[in-house]
Order: sequence, then C-alpha cells, then structure tokens
Amino acid sequence: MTFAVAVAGASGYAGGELLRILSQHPDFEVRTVTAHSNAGQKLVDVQPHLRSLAGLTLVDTTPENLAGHDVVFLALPHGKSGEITAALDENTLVVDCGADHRLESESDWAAFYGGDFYGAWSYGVPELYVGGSESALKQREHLVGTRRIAAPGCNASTVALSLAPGIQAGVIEAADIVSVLAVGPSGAGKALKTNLLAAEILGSASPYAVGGAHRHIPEIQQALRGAGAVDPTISFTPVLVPMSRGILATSTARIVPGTDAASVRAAWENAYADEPFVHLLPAGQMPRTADTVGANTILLGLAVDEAAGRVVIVAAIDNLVKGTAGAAVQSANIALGLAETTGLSVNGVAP
Ligand SMILES: NC(=O)C1=CN([C@@H]2O[C@H](COP(=O)(O)OP(=O)(O)OC[C@H]3O[C@@H](n4cnc5c(N)ncnc54)[C@H](OP(=O)(O)O)[C@@H]3O)[C@@H](O)[C@H]2O)C=CC1
Ligand SMILES: CC(=O)N[C@@H](CCC(=O)OP(=O)(O)O)C(=O)O
Repeated sequence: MTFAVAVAGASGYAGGELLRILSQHPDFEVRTVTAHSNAGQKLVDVQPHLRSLAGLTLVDTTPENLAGHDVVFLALPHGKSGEITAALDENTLVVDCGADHRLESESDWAAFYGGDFYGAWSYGVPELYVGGSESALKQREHLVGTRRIAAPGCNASTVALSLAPGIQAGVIEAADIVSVLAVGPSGAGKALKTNLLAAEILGSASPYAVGGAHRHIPEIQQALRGAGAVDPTISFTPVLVPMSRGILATSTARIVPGTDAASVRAAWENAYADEPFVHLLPAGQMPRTADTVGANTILLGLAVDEAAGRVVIVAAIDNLVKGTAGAAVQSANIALGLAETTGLSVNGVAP
C-alpha cells in the first residue's frame, strides 16, 4: 500500500529534510507541500536540492489543503501546528515536528513557550525507556497504531537518549546532570538571517539560553521521568558553533556510589544493543558530528571518570535527521505497521 502524504512547512529546513527522506521512502508518496510566504512557488525553486519533487508547487498551509491524505507531517513554527491539528481527521496520521504537542505539563508549556496549550501526543523517540526504572519498555510500544505523534526537539532527544539507560538501570543519579552542547545553526530554522550567519556565527562559538532558560529542559526532564528519574535536575547549556548541521552533546551525571565501571557501561550496552539507529561506540572511542550527517543515527561515546565519580556521555547527531525528520519518519513507520527502518539510512556522508 502507498500512503498519500502532505508536508506542511515544506519550504523550511525541517520540511526540506522530511521531503528528502520521504522522496526515497518506498511506501510514501508526497502529494501536497505547503508553505507560508513561499506559497505559490515551485518547491524546487525554494528547495533546489529536491530534484525528484520538481512537479510539486507550494500551496497555503490550511486544513483544507492538508485534508484527504493518509499522513500529514507538520514542520511549522511553534503554535502554528496546534492551530491546525484540531481540524484534521482523527484517522489521519499526524506527525508534528514542532513543540506544540511534546509537553504533558501545561505549566511547563506556559513557562517555556506560552500561548495556547494543545496537550501531549505520543513522543517520537522510539528507543527511549518509558514506564520507570522497573520497566524495560520503550517508547516504540506506545507508537504502534497511534495517529498523533510529537517528534522531539533535537537537543532534547539527544540528551534524553544519552542519559535514559543510566537512569533506567539505576546506575546514575538524576539530581545533578550537566549537559553542554555544540549545535549548528540549522537548528534555528531558515529564519536566521544570512548576514547574522556570516558575520556572527562563522568563526565563533556563541552560548545562548544560558542558565536554565532553554525550552528543551522540561522536555528532557519529562523524558527522564519516563525512564524512572525522580525530580531530575539538569544544567543545560547550548553553544552555537559554525557547522551547518549537527549536535555534539556532552552530558555528565554522578554515578550511584558503589557502582563499578563495568556495570555503568553495561546499562548503555543493554539498552542499545539491538537498536538500529542508536550506536554505542567501543570503549575509548568518541563520536564526531561529521559521521552522522545525513544519517538517522545517534552515536554515543561513554567514559567513566572515576576520580570525579561521574559518567561522561558524548552524543553526536544530525539535528535535521535523527533529531527531527528521521525521527518523524521512523515513528510514522512504527505507527503504520511498516518496518521501523524503512526509508532511513544508518550511513552518513563523508567527508
Ligand atoms: N531545524 C531543526 O533542526 C529542527 C526544527 N524543529 C521544528 O520544526 C519546525 C520547523 O522548523 P524549521 O524547518 O527549522 O524552520 P524554518 O524557519 O526553516 O521553516 C519554517 C516553515 O514554516 C513556515 N511558516 C512560517 N511562518 C508560518 C506561519 N505563520 N504559518 C504557517 N507556516 C509558517 C515557513 O514557510 P515560508 O518559508 O513559506 O514562510 C517554513 O515552511 C519548528 O517547529 C521547529 O522548532 C524540530 C527539531 C529540529
Ligand atoms: C541553533 C538553535 O537555535 N537550535 C534550536 C533547536 C531547535 C529544535 O530542536 O527544535 P524545536 O525548536 O522544535 O524545539 C534551539 O536550540 O532551540
């Protein structure tokens, strides 16, 4: 069966990456692409790398234009998808790449986003432990058959996947997590001005949202609570660096006293041994963002700092693939009963 697909926000970075993946997916046929200021343009004039979709023209993002598809992917600014989703058929699979349906807590939404609260959908990170520390259940179980999926924030899923195994296995403490991330500017979307990019981002590393202000913090805490954390606290600092795609997230957490180094490593090995897209590197190796570009893969390196009593997890991901569009397609595959890996590559491009 071929599923008819619409992509809203098709002129943006996340929408463009969704289309690149969907155009190579054997079970999906992209019928409709929508935009805002670019409506009326040919898709290929706005996204010149998408040659196989040259026949498509961008139309306005309205419920009417999105109706009549089996699957609708939304890659719209925060607040915009929530306005539209209520009007879509409940049998249509809707995958939102924005934040509108990620958070369960209305007070977290009010504190970090603001505006109307639309409520949480199934979270699109299949490999994440859910059900607490006593459970080996993963989020993919909750994605089977669902018709509403919230794809993750790219920083949030990177950090959550970095830490969840240690929480679930009870080998790290959730009270004193520190994450520092080097992030590429494509995470901020196309709205970032070209002159800002050239004059201020190239040649510099620039921290932003420092001091507990980043909107992915409640999303990470929610994910870690799902893995069994009680009152997780995280000091989270993103740093913008000049690479077009990618996140390198370095997270450290206190090891539960009395836990030996082998047991710490075993928690991550057990969690991810059978995961197609989460790869724990051998001891002594650390990941690089360059090796994830274009891949639906997150690479993890783990070291035990015995002197500090902490585990250090370094994660590399392509923010637009495993961080967004790839996670969206992977989760849609599960929801529709397709093989989870369909249309997704574990291989990146190099150099
Ligand atoms: N970039 C990333 O790495 C990630 C992005 N996301 C999320 O995906 C969503 C899209 O992000 P991204 O692609 O980066 O952003 P872009 O700025 O690159 O694209 C935004 C898209 O939304 C459309 N748009 C803008 N304003 C409106 C409006 N008022 N009503 C309807 N559509 C509008 C734009 O259309 P037009 O160009 O025609 O004006 C464009 O297609 C966001 O919610 C973002 O947070 C999630 C994870 C990671
Ligand atoms: C460089 C940059 O600004 N990156 C974005 C990542 C955006 C993302 O992950 O998506 P959502 O906006 O959908 O949460 C940030 O840190 O907020």
